[in-house]
Amino acid sequence: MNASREARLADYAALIRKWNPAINLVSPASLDQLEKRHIADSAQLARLRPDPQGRWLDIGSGGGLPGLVVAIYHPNLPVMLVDSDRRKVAFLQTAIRQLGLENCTATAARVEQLPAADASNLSARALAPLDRLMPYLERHLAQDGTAWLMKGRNWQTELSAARMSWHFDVESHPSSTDPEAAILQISNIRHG
Ligand SMILES: C[S@@+](CC[C@H](N)C(=O)[O-])C[C@H]1O[C@@H](n2cnc3c(N)ncnc32)[C@H](O)[C@@H]1O
Repeated sequence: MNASREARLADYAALIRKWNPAINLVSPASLDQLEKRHIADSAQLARLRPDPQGRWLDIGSGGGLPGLVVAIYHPNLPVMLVDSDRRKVAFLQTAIRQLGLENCTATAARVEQLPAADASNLSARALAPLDRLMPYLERHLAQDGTAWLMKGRNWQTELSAARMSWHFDVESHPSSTDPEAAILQISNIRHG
């Protein structure tokens, strides 16, 4: 692994551990598995999209998963993190500054109120069921953009529900951190 990437990932993990007792960035029960579960989970996007172009938008970023990890893997890629919780955004802004991630910004906003982002890539993890995410994708993705949605074990049910109202192309990638979870790669979204 690239040395500055490795150092930044270690510094990021240390910052989450420091702030977590105050603002619950990840569930306390999963803090022991921060690297193996949360960070490795997020790093899968760097493998699935090894050479992203344009702007990357991460919605409901929380402690920066997966968006801040994407920004660490791609230090020349513009990455926008958005979360409605101001305390989490204060954490993200501190992490961005301390890790020296000049490519990354964090904004406190509800995604519904964000101006259309024209993003080439959009990610979300543990934010909302797929049918509630679809309007955000429609609004914030560029016409040829791709969404990367990190979904839990219910992903097939969520997919069927979203298909009742939306048309889109989808590819499901099994998650390497949980064989029953999936990363949904979604593009070409049209209202049904
Ligand atoms: C369950 S947490 C997941 C955080 C992170 N993505 C992760 O995987 O650890 C959901 C996050 O979405 C944020 N959120 C919820 N509704 C939102 C909205 N409408 N707009 C922006 N952020 C929202 C919450 O503040 C919270 O930080």
